[in-house]
Order: sequence, then structure tokens, then C-alpha cells
Amino acid sequence: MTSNDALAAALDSVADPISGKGLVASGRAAPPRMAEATASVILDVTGLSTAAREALEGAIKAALLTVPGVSAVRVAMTAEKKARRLIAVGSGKGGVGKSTVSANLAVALKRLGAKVGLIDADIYGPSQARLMATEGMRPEAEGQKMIPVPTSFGVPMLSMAHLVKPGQAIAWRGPMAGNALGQLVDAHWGEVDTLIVDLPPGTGDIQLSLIQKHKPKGAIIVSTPQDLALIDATRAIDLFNQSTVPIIGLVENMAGYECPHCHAISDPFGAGGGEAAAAAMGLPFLGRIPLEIAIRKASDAGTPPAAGGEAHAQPFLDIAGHLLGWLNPAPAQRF
Ligand SMILES: Nc1ncnc2c1ncn2[C@@H]1O[C@H](COP(=O)(O)OP(=O)(O)OP(=O)(O)O)[C@@H](O)[C@H]1O
Repeated sequence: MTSNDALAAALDSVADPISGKGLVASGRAAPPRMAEATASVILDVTGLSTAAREALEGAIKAALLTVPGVSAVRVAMTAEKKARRLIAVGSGKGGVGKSTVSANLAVALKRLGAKVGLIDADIYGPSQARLMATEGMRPEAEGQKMIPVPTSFGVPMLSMAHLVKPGQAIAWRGPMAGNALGQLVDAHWGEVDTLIVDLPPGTGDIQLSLIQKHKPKGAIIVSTPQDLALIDATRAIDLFNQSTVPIIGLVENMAGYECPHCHAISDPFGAGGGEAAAAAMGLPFLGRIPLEIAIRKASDAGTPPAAGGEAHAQPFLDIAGHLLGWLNPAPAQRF
């Protein structure tokens, strides 16, 4: 008979590389279990490098094999899953600038110090590879998982466009689309803790799959002034309202036209509509982005305006600031 105390003591004689305490005392491992002559250990390897994990596994085996009655040792490693929050960016219809806002929001968040990645879940018309200048790049794989493609803006990204040839039509059916989304989300995102997810327009399979399987932390709705007037945006809002995903707020894009010559702003669809519509729907208003030729040109050239000079970056930095405030609310003041 092997005594449980002897097993626990042998395991505790191995030091946790981080705290220096014994493995049981530090909470790294529960006391081993014996079945026949095999001792099994469940080891929490959170925060340990591959080399440290291997060294620890070797030390555990050596220590437990000294206990009389133990002829084999099994070490099962578990790691705390990194809590990665997904922020969905949706719109009621196509062409309102959802991809432009997603890419620039990700870049702006990075500039504000966030560990952010970008997923192009618009698998029917992926455009992020062009916006972030990663066209033609292919993600590598490690095991069954993809490694996101690096960008010049410090925002790693994954898009279905990286998996198909440029211009190739993508005809995903519902379940395939859901699986494709899963591969993009469950990739090797490393340090990234916030993922901006550019959704396809409308309320289809991808949106449902994202809400049900990946439970985004919140959603941002993008619309144009005329889209708001036609209440197209409300369909996207309804979808999130029917789920448990909170809507972080509304971004009004192409709000007011800036003349490239005199820089005067005109509002062909009326000013302040986005803010009023958000208020009417009880949603926070995150900001407005003017309709500017420079934004389209920079986007087409793969240089997101949020990465550039202040004038064009500012609206995106402001929205990113709002998002960070929502994600990390200041602690409530005590009186
Ligand atoms: N504020 C803006 N000023 C000027 N052009 C813009 C602005 N926002 C977006 N655009 C341009 O409008 C076009 C559509 O934008 P985008 O692809 O971001 O829309 P989308 O809603 O993601 O469309 P889709 O639903 O087709 O994916 C692009 O050519 C983009 O460069």
C-alpha cells in the first residue's frame, strides 16, 4: 500500500518554479491519485514556458517514482484558458463602412496600448486583408490551429481572405461558415486579449454562430445617417438585444462630407442624426466619422487612417477610448 501522505509529500518536495513553494502547497497540483501502481498528477501549468513545463514534469516523475509501490507516473497538464474578449462590429446592411471602422478601431486601440487582434468574419466578402495590407499572406499553422498574420500596425489578424485565392468566390453554407468562424476565433492569438470581429452585414448564420458559440463581450453597431433614417440599423440592434450580448454603442459613419478643397463640412443627411437616433434607441453614441475621400484612399491603399496623423486618426482614437472605458470602467467612487 502506498500512503497518500507519502505521495503528497513527494510531490510537495518539488518546487513551483514561480512561487518557490512545494507544488501542493502552492496550489499548482492536487495530491496525486493512485490507480494500481500508477500515480496521476493534475498540474496547472498557467504562466509556465514549455521548457519549464517539461522540466517540472521530469522532476515530478522522478520524485514520485521514489515512493514505494509507484511504478509509473502520469502528469496531466491544464492551463487556465486566457479570457479573451470579443467585440463584435455589426451593421444592418452592407457598405456602411463596418470593415473600415473595425480595422481602424483595432489600430486605434493598439495605439492606446491595448493587446488587440482583428478577425474578418465577413466571410462572404472579406476586405480586411486589403485594409490592413496583408493580401496574399498565408497564416501558418501550429498543430490544428492557425497563427494570425502580423500587420505593420501591431495588430495581428485573420481573415478568410488569407485562406482563399484573391477574387475567389466563397460559397459557405451555414455550418461550414460557423466552423470557419471557429477556426478564426480559436487561433493562436498569444498575448491578444481583445479581438475586434468584423461581422458580415445583416443577421445571418455567422452572427448567430458568434453569439451562441463565442459569446462576445459586447457589440458595436455601425450605420450611416441615411441608414439610421431608414432604420436598417435596428435589425442588427434587435439581434443583439434578443441575445445576452450588450450593445456598447452606435458609430455613425460617413456623417457629414468634408470638402477636400476648403475642408468645410456639409451634412447632406442632416447633422446630429446619429446621436439623436442612438438616444431614441437608448444606446450610447460612440462617435461620428466624416465622409472623407482621404479615408477611402488610405483604406484602399492599406494604410488605415487611424495609424496616421492626428486629423484623420482622431475620430477613431475617440471611439477606441470610449470602448476602453466600457471595457475597463473606473472603479465606482466611494463616499
Ligand atoms: N468615412 C468614410 N469616408 C469615405 N469613404 C469611406 C468611409 N467609410 C467607408 N468608406 C468607403 O466605403 C466603402 C465601403 O466601406 P466598408 O467596406 O468599410 O463597408 P462595409 O460596411 O464593411 O461593407 P461590406 O458590407 O460590403 O463589407 C469602402 O470603399 C470604404 O473605403
